[in-house]
Amino acid sequence: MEIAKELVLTLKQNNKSHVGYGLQKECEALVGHILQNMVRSQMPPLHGVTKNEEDSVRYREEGNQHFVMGDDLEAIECYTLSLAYADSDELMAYAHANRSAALYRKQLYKECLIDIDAALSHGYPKEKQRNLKDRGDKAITEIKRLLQLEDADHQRTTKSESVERIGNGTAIENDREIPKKQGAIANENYLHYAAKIPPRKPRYLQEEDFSKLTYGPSREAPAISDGIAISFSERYGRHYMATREFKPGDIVSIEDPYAHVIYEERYYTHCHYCLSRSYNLIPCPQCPIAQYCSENCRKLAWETCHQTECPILKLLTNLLNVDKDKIRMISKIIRLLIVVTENGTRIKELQQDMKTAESNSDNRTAGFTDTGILDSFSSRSALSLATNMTTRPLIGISAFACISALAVILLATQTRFFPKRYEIDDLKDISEFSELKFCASIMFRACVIMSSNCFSIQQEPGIVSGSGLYVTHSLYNHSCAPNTFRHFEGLTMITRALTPIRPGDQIFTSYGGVYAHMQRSERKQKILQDYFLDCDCPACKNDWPTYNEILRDHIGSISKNKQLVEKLRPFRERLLANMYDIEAVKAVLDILHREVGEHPCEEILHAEQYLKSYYLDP
Ligand SMILES: C[S@@+](CC[C@H](N)C(=O)[O-])C[C@H]1O[C@@H](n2cnc3c(N)ncnc32)[C@H](O)[C@@H]1O
Repeated sequence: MEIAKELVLTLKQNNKSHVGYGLQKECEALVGHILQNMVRSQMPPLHGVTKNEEDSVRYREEGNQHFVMGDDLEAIECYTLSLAYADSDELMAYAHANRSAALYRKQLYKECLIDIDAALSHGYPKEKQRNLKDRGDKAITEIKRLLQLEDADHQRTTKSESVERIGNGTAIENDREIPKKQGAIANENYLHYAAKIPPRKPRYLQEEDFSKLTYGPSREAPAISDGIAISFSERYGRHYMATREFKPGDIVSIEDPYAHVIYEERYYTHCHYCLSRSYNLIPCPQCPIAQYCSENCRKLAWETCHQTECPILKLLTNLLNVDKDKIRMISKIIRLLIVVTENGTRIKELQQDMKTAESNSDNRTAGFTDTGILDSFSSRSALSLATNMTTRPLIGISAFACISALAVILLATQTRFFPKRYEIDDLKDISEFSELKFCASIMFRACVIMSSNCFSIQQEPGIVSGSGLYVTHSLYNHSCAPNTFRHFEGLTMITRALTPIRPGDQIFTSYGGVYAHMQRSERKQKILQDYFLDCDCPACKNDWPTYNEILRDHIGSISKNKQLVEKLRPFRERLLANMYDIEAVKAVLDILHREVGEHPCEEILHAEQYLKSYYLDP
């Protein structure tokens, strides 16, 4: 233990750079030492969870109880679990059939039809099919009724078209049947009717090109606007400065995750690949853990990551003496390792690239590619993010080193990630396995990077479904009174100006403690604990009141400022005529900020809330 402590201290002392690069040798020494101790000690027995009849039946019965009580959502989740654990066609057919009943009652007719089709495809017993088909007929009737209602609405405004569009813009002609699935029963073309219900589209997507960066993409970092520059200072580290003006609502950055994972509490409600809410989840054929919203997501997940993760996820669920946070971290770092090494196929190239990256001592451009870009999808850029190595407590660093050593042992002994699948006894002298040591050090770096940089992914209001590493977004610094806010379109994170931003302003996001919703002491403690940052934003320095206090005492209210009220009147009238006139809200915010300045203000808070909820709760 003393040696490990010394290695951690050396790591911290040698850390001259603000970012991760420059410490590869020290990281490998620390993780190599822990790895060596781990492989020589007695590893706990590993028992993976597997599909089995007993659990599948138990979850189905639990689902039935919820169904009887009228708890449809709980029933749907239990039937999804029953399907996940099912180890035969028969059990799968039952799980799909029962889920279709809860879906029907929840008025999710499209999902109901998909499940009926799946139950039949899995050979749902002939003698029980009558009920299922009756339900299918009723769901089709409901869909037809809904489509007629929509059609009537549509005809009122436009002449009806012969082609209808579904979610992603693909068109199906009204009278042409979708080719029948093999084995489906004649006349019950359930999938045809299911496809007629288009996915719900957020309001803002119907009105604007949501993917347009204001001023177009920056040359140095294509995911941010050209009105922003990357800066570096001792006080702020890397951060973003505005070089041009932004108005409230303008898009300042837009990016897909470099790597992302689902949270365990969403395993049976959300797709493990795209993280969207789904009532029709289908399981990985190998494990009871991973569920997908479609065949496409299941296939992509398998090809990109799940074939490696599958045996490990089975074990993690049963790992004794390892708490939930650590298990979550293990799944995150394994995912990052899979992405940076392209599933183990680029380990040598990555080793070489790390050497090139380490030779750049400039903090501002650390992690830039050879073409001079901070790239959302480059391993070099991803591994350059802030580590907070000097400010982290020793115990946290040691814990991360242990997690990384354990993760690499699991990869080496349970998967085909490395060219050879090892027995633990093969690894007794770890110095012979430089690839393992290197991968463990990358996962150690992933721990420190991910704990300081990951964003929660929230596709629906109030529901966090997973966590993602967004390389370019990771350069935003924190403020409890940020001048931007973010929302998600699928996995894509979009950051917009919340206030007017002027050239020379630093652009901030909130890491989770916004002044209006959390008392100063509480949020300061949270930000210090998670990000080693003693926040000194205006809201912290001046102890701004919270939302409730501002509303109760009308703090900063402009209601007595007759001139300003008069100036805002036309926008008020526009909003009374159309509550979704978001351009009016943006104009109000712009005017209020310019007139009121940097103070808490009741009307600003209202307008900001309005703007955010337009995008967050579409
Ligand atoms: C997601 S990174 C932000 C980018 C970071 N500044 C960099 O150099 O890469 C988070 C870390 O940045 C630093 N940071 C964030 N907000 C800050 C602020 N307002 N002032 C100073 N440092 C800040 C803290 O070390 C925090 O843990």
